[in-house]
Amino acid sequence: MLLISIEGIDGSGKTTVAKEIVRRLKEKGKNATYTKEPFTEDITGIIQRVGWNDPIALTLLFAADRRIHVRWMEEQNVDAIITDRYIHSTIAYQSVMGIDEKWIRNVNSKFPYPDLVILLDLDPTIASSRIKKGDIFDFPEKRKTLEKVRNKYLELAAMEHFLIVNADKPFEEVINSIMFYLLDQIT
Ligand SMILES: Nc1ncnc2c1ncn2[C@@H]1O[C@H](COP(=O)(O)OP(=O)(O)OP(=O)(O)O)[C@@H](O)[C@H]1O
Ligand SMILES: Cc1cn([C@H]2C[C@H](O)[C@@H](COP(=O)(O)O)O2)c(=O)[nH]c1=O
Repeated sequence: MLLISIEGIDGSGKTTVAKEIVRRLKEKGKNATYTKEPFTEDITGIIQRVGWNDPIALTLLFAADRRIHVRWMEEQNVDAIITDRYIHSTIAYQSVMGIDEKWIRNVNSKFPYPDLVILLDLDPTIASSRIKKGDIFDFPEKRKTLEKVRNKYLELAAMEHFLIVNADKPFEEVINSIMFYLLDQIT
């Protein structure tokens, strides 16, 4: 089973892209499933109540949520799991909040590393204009950090060989470039 994570700042198009990848893989006869983080309703509710000012609590809450998510993923009998956010979301967002990257990696060290990370790279001003109204995680203090989060993602992408996709392109172009790469890897 392939574990593919879709990463990027808020509003970069992850959910739309992840769901379309699943649809196109299924069209090609592959058994694929969409999932997302945060995964559990309970921990999502706690994160909402904690807010965006306690990065230690956020790191641990996202990791607890991930443990439950990983157990669920291990039960899936599919060719590919496409997850809308995973470990690199914690590394990017919580390190920018001041948490030591080594500690974040330690806390997440028991979780499987993704086979492929796709980074949807987008300017935060454009991304912010795409964020849906009523997004439960749309904390103003987080919006201010998105430029730094983007740069952290780009740093990780260079170090860990992510597939970087320019998310400013029309959607068809974005998805076609991903599928071109993916189908070559999967078949
Ligand atoms: N390449 C694109 N060009 C223009 N609009 C796009 C593109 N990709 C996605 N969108 C639109 O941008 C909006 C945000 O997309 P989406 O919800 O998939 O982003 P996201 O990264 O999952 O956001 P969040 O992190 O806030 O959950 C949606 O209305 C979607 O249709
Ligand atoms: C998994 C994870 C998420 N976050 C942040 C990133 C986003 O701002 C929200 C999730 O909302 P979305 O609509 O799914 O984009 O939470 C984070 O800071 N750390 C994480 O590990």
